[in-house]
Amino acid sequence: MNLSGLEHQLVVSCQPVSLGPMDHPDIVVAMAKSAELAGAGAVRIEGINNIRQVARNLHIPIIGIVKRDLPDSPVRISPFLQDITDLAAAGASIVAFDATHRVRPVPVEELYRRARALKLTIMADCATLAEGIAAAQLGCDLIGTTLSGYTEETAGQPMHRPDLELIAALAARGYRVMAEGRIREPAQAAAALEAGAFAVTVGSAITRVEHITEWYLSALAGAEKRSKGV
Ligand SMILES: CC(=O)N[C@H](C=O)[C@@H](O)[C@H](O)[C@H](O)COP(=O)(O)O
Repeated sequence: MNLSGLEHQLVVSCQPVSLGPMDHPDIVVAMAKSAELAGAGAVRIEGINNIRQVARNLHIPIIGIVKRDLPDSPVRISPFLQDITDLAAAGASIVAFDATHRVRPVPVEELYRRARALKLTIMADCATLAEGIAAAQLGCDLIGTTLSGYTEETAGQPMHRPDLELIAALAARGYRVMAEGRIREPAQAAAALEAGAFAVTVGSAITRVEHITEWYLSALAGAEKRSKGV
């Protein structure tokens, strides 16, 4: 896939809260279609059936992932070779997989080879600079900051703003960086581009009603506490 069309674009991740009231393919398609009509350059979709339905209804590229909860590894995003094959068959032109240096069922190199064999564009979901460098050296097309803040090594960071330092450090090496994760406001998406990101992915702040509602509730609770002087 020619990635030039994705440069400086907004990617909307349409992943409802798992098992929540919006976790239904029709709703994922509606969210994705709305994002497309509003000007998104691509969508990020989880789950084979969701991807199949979205591919039937949209014209923009799909970044496909499968999420799994494994008993013996913290890796969740597209951990198996079969996931890569299934994502391609379902209609994803870009596949993303966890490229962190954690215990995993299948080495990153093997996932990469499978995706290459299937002529997919490859996005590596990383948490650190070292992981991003390794993924870029392997040949991954897009280096995502997706997992910064979500691994043991990167835990404890503020979760309401993106890891601009990581974005800038990866971009400075000349990689195509997908700024993803913890972007809560339009100004933060703009700051990610200014830090050198190739494109920006936003999920929760656009498509997870539960999370957005919680953010507002906690802001209101904070205001109430302050007004009572506690
Ligand atoms: C850590 C992890 O599993 N991230 C997932 C990856 O697909 C999604 O749950 C996120 O919503 C996505 O990365 C977008 O990030 P944010 O929702 O912060 O805009």
